[in-house]
Amino acid sequence: MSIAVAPEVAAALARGAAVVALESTIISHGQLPSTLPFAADPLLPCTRKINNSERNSIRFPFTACLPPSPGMPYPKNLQTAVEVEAVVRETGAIPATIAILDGVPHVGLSSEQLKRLAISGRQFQKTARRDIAHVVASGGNGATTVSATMFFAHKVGIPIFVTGGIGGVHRHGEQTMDISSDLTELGKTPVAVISAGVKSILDISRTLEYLETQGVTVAAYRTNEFPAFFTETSGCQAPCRVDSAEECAKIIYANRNLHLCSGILIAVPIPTHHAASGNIIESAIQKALKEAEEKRIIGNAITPFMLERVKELTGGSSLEANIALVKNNARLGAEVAVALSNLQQREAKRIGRSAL
Ligand SMILES: O=c1[nH]cc([C@@H]2O[C@H](COP(=O)(O)O)[C@@H](O)[C@H]2O)c(=O)[nH]1
Repeated sequence: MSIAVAPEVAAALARGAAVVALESTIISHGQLPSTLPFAADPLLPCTRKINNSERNSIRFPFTACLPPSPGMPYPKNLQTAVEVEAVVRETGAIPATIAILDGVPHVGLSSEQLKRLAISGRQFQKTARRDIAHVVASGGNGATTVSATMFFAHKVGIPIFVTGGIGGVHRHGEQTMDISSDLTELGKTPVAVISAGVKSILDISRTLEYLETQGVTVAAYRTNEFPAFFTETSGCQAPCRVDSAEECAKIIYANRNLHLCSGILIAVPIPTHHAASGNIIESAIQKALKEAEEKRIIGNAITPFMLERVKELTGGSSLEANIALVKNNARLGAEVAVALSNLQQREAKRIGRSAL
């Protein structure tokens, strides 16, 4: 498969410099999980009717239908993407946003390409690993999720990838089998993903169990608890803790040296000064969950209900907290990439010396 790697990214990789991969789904599809099997299948319980334009946009399989959440609107999404790339650069690494353009996977986008992605929004197909072959074969445009971004990052040799939140095991996932392919990708692709954890709209403890089954190293940054995206706490202990970028780099280095071939998840709590608004959003999530329970909304109907209700309850105030935590992750991701590049160079020198 041919992958277009931006010259700046290719040059950095060739000299062993720090590079950070970034996903495109958060630019074009917003930040809320969008696996919404509602209404496309008349047998599924549904909380609202869909209109014709949504119906036309539904492609096989039904989980690819458009979610009702507004996502990050243009031009805010472009501004955020540009600012996140700038944070990576300021910290000493090269950003490589990944997307599929006209059937060609791109690693590192020009400013025109980034703008096209941001303006097109949901016209770019949300592309997880399972969608890659189809999007490429049909010459389509794809916004890559965590699983697809990890796949391409690894293909070109980028070991670190920054995002906001990853997908996980959905509530009632034990019945619906609705488990994000991000988790299986983490099990088989040696890329370190820096994220703010998993939203409490998902089943966090089962997500951690699933990651354990997949053999994924999960570390929380400067905390013992696994963060829940909008809040620093989730009630779940993290399997291990890291306190510096250098420590993260050592784990990535060990993972690679031992050929473990599995991924690493580094979970970073939302910055403290944004935790207050995060708490408001979290309360809305908890309220909506309680309402869902009272109304006996279960299974596949729960996610669309939650998205609608949280949006109503918070008036869309999640956006700023969201942007802040992605930038915070980008800073740490770039620090880790720089630390890893330094560590590799030191080790290469040491091995070279001892071979003399
Ligand atoms: O808190 C979030 N979780 C997940 C996503 C996006 O959704 C994808 C997971 O989707 P699914 O649950 O359909 O696997 C992730 O890889 C990411 O691109 C996101 O933007 N924000």
